[in-house]
Amino acid sequence: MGKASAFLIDDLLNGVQNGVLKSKGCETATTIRDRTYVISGGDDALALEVQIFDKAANKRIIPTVLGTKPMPGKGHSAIQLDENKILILKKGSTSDDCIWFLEVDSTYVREQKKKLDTEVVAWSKGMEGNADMQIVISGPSGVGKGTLISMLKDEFPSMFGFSVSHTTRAPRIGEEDGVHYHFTDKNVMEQEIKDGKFLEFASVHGNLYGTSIEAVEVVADAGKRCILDIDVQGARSVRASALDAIFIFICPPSMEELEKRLRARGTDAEEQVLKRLRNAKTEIQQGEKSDIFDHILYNDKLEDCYKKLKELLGLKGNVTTKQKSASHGIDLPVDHSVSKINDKIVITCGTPEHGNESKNFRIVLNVSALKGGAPGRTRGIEVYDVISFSDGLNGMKLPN
Ligand SMILES: Nc1ncnc2c1ncn2[C@@H]1O[C@H](COP(=O)(O)OP(=O)(O)OP(=O)(O)O)[C@@H](O)[C@H]1O
Ligand SMILES: Nc1nc2c(ncn2[C@@H]2O[C@H](COP(=O)(O)O)[C@@H](O)[C@H]2O)c(=O)[nH]1
Repeated sequence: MGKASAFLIDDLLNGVQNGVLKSKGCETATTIRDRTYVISGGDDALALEVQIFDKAANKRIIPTVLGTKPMPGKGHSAIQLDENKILILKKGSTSDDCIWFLEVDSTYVREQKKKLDTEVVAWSKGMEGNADMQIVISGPSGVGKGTLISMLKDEFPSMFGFSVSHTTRAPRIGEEDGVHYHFTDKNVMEQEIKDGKFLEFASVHGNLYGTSIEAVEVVADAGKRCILDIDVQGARSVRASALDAIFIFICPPSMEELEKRLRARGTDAEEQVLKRLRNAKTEIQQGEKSDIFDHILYNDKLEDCYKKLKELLGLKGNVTTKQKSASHGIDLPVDHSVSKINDKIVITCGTPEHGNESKNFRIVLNVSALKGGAPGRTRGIEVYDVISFSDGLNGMKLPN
């Protein structure tokens, strides 16, 4: 809930720089510098489409659209947030699917333009609040990463979630699609990698493995810290990405013990066991020497290693699960207009002149501390409770 304010909404409305942009049917046009971004569709079954009109070049451009597109709703409103992105508010959508960003010139978009040698825009879903630091756990096959992660999830079910990776390897007995992995074909996964859906990917022990951006985001959306169980190559890629994470490498007490564990697990054919043991030597060298990892843990006695892992994650002693502040969400009516006032977005709902007063209210979004962005979520939005103006506009205050 936003606190009472230091300034008046009417003073601010008089000074709006970007103007109020009302949605026109199911099409909006937002001009940033020489370019007008026309976003259309979003009603019935149509996904939102983007076209660019470049005034300087006098041409229409159909860009490559990256990121997950918003699902159809009942239309949308759009307003320029800054030089790099447009804020989209979906009408008649669920409260957790209402705020979206179209990045038109962010760092990610510029990188992708260079890489793909084409015009690019990228969608990112807006989320209230921030995500906690994620956890990357790496180490050779059979060292006990999965065992340690299961222990954490069992002891702290509301605190930790697991990123479900994609892999081209065949499922083992007892492994479920969508639970242990998303089992997929090589050509499908390669196309999804090209489409920018993966945070990282690597060829590991002869198969393709990868963490999709969505796999991490769904865990963060649920208010949990996401644990990624990935190999050293993947950890290196995540280190170079924007994901805020703690990196932990798990080492076996000896190669003999590692071999014993791999064989005792009984999940891999002899050829795979030998391949995993060969790869383990390089992985351990890289893990111990590289600057990827913040911590190295030796998994000799399982209980000792688990205790140390908990200490690293700040779970020593009595842990009280952090109570997440309740998310307000927005239930946006079809009839609304949007204004930007400094770093606040004011959504005016209803028709104050003619309408039923009880329907008239404003929702305020604070967008001063946005984090993340395409190809993942844009977090850090604060939604202030509905401000009713049935008693007149004068004196209405915006939250600080
Ligand atoms: N400290 C330990 N002492 C003895 N056995 C262990 C220990 N930690 C794990 N194990 C056993 O070793 C085997 C391999 O563990 P686990 O499957 O967790 O490894 P992993 O690192 O996740 O492997 P992969 O990378 O192939 O998924 C399992 O049978 C597990 O029960
Ligand atoms: N780079 C990535 N590595 C991954 C991912 N998911 C799992 N892994 C690593 O692969 C090996 C083998 O796993 P297994 O299930 O076949 O035994 C293991 O060491 C994992 O850490 C991923 O998404 N990216």
